[in-house]
Amino acid sequence: MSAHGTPIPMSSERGGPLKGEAHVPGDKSISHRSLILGALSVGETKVTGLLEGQDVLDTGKAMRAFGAEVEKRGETWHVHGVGVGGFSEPDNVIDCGNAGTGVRLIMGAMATSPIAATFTGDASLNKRPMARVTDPLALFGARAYGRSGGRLPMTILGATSPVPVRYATPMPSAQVKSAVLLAGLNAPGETVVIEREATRDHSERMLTGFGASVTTEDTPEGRVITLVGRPELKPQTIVVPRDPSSAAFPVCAALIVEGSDVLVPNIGLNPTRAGLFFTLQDMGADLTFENMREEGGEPVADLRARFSPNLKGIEVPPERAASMIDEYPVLSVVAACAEGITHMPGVKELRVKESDRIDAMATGLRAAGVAVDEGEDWWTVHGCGRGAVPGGATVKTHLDHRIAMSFLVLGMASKAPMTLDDGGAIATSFPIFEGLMTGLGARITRGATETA
Ligand SMILES: O=C(O)C1=C[C@@H](OP(=O)(O)O)[C@@H](O)[C@H](O)C1
Ligand SMILES: C=C(OP(=O)(O)O)C(=O)O
Repeated sequence: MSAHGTPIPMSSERGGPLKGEAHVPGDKSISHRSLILGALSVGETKVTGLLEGQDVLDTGKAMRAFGAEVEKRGETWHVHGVGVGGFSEPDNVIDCGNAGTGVRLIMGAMATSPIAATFTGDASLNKRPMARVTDPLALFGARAYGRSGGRLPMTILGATSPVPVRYATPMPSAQVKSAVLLAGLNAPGETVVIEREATRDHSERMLTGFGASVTTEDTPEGRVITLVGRPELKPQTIVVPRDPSSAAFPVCAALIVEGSDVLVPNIGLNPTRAGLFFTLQDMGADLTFENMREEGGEPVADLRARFSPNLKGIEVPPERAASMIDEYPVLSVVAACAEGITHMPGVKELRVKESDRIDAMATGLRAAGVAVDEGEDWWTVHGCGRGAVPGGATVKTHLDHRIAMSFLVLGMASKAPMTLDDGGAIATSFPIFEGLMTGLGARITRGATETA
C-alpha cells in the first residue's frame, strides 16, 4: 500500500539479460539502530548512507517524539541525543508503520524511563506478537497494556525504578535481544541476554561503538551478552553499509535471468547476515565476492552474480536460518527455478514476520505452477528447472515488502508474467527497487499485466 493507503498493483515479465551495477540502499537494521542510539547519546551523531525507507523514517519520527532532534542536512542525518534516561514522554501515539524492528527496539529503549508511550502500526504490524518483548521488559519493571494476544496498539508504562535483568531469549530474535539490551542501558548494574543461536549482532557492535561496555562470550548455554547499565553514550559518525537483505534481490534475479551479469558493490558481509550468499553458492550459483575488505569493523565485498544455468535444490542447514531469515522468500524463488528439491527446516519465525511468509510464498508459488510442501517450521520447494516456472499468477503481498519483491523477481524469469495486488510495501525497505531493477534491464510495470 502507498503512504496514502491506495494499493499499487505491479507486474514483472521476462525480458533480456540483467546487466550493470546495482547500488542498493543502506542497511535497515543498522539505520534503525543509528537513530535510536544517536537519540540516547549526549550530543550530535552524524549518519550517512541511512536507509530512507518508510520503516526507518518512522523510527526517526518516533525519536523526535521522545525529545531528540533528527534532521537531514545535505546528505547527512544529524541526531541530537538526549542521553540514556533522557527520553521525554511523547504527546501523541507513536506510529511505527510496518516496522517490527522499529517498534520493538523503541519499546526497549523507553521501558526503563518513568514515562508512558502508546504504540501503533499498520494492519500488518498490528497483527504481530509483542509479548516476546513485553515479557522481558516486565522483568525490568515496565508494564504493557495492549490488545489481546499482546498486539498493538499498546501502551508501555516505563519502570520508575528499573532493575537489571538476566534473560534467555526463547526464540532466535535480534529484535528481542536488542530490546533487552536497550532497556538495560537505563538499569543499574549488568543486564545479560543469552541466545541459543547467534542472531545479527549490530546492537552489540554499535553499543560498543557508542562507548557502552558490552561483552560477548560463547558458552555451552549459548551466546552470553553482558551490558553494563547507565553508560554515557558518546555521539558517533556512522557510515551505514549497504543492506545484504536488499542486495539479495538483484543477486537472485541475475542468477535466474538468462545471460545476466550484475555487480552489487559495497555489501556488508557480517557473518550474522550473509547466510543467503553461501546457500546460493551451495546451490551452484555463479556468485563471487570481489574486493573483500573491512570497513568500519565489518567485512564488506562487491558481489558479482551471473546467470547460473545449473542451479540445484539443496537441504538448507537450519543452523544458518538466523543469518538469512529475511532472505527465505527470495531463496524460494531461486529454488523454484532450480533442478530438484530445496528443503528449508528450522524457520518457524517466518510465520510471524510482516506476513506469514511461508504461507504467502507457498500460496503464490503454487499459483505460479510450483509445488510447495510445508509444515509449522519447514517448507520444501520442488524446483521446475531452468526457465520452466510457468508463472502467470496474481499474488497477494499482505503488506509485506519481501513477498512483493520476491514475486517480481520470479516474474523476471517465469514463462508468463507475475502480478502483485499491491507493491506499495516495497517502499518500507527498498524505495528505489523499481528504478534500480529496471535500470539493470528488468521489465516491471505498474498495474496488472494481462496473463495468458
Ligand atoms: O534486529 C533487526 O534489525 C531485525 C531482526 C530480524 O527480526 P527478528 O528479531 O524478529 O528475527 C529481522 O527479521 C528483521 O528484518 C530485522
Ligand atoms: C522482518 C522484517 O522487518 P521488521 O521485523 O522490522 O518489520 C524484514 O525486513 O524482513
